[in-house]
Amino acid sequence: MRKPIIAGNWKMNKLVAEGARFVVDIREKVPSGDEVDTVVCAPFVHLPFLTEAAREYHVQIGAQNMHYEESGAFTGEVSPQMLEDLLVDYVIIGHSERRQYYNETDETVNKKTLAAFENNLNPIVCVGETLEQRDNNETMSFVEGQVRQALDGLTEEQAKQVVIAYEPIWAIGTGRTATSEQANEVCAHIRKVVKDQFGEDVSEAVRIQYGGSVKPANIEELLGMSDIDGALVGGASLKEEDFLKLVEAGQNAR
Ligand SMILES: O=C(CO)COP(=O)(O)O
Repeated sequence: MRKPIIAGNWKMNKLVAEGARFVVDIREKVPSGDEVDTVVCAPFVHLPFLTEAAREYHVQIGAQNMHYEESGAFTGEVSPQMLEDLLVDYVIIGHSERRQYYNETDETVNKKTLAAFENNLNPIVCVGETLEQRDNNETMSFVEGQVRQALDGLTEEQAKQVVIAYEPIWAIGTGRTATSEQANEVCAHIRKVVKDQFGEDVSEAVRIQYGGSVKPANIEELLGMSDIDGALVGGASLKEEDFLKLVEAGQNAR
């Protein structure tokens, strides 16, 4: 049985004091990590305090991006080693906003995914199609290509541990959620791609999240689907009350 994973992606929101208050307020209310993985992915400047505040609690802390090199002349970048040094648990890789605005490619996504494992970070690898691709019936082939390239070169153990987030771009921040059937159909296809690439053991273990306008009102139905193991949540992860409801839905999902 795959453990549900609920991850908030704050994107470029919250000042440090606001982020700190959020985690301090929720940390005692978050259920045991045996039942559900609860992750807060915050901007870099929050990470030193948040990893400290979350220690001894069941909140895990994630970054939203990183470079794939360990160090060097890359002005403005943050390395996997730096995240590991802060005891960060997760890192989002290849979010569609980074692919769209910051030249993230399937190649850099692959390098970052490999680098995450070299530095004891759990990657959350994002994939998903545009509305145009969906309308042209290219969703399955496009997402398949993204998954294959992202996971290329991983060992079976690493592939089991990776989290894949299926986030259709047209459903992000638009209030327009994919129906649970639409979301599940693509998540099931992703699992099949992973099976072709790594075998059934891996595909049955790998966790696949849905992301795109997830909120307390729709999460239960999404988590009830056969191939959706969690959610990557933007807007609704910014409010403590809503985020805790999402985590509770995760706790009750299996
Ligand atoms: O991009 C997302 C999470 O990474 C989804 O954002 P929203 O939940 O705001 O649609």
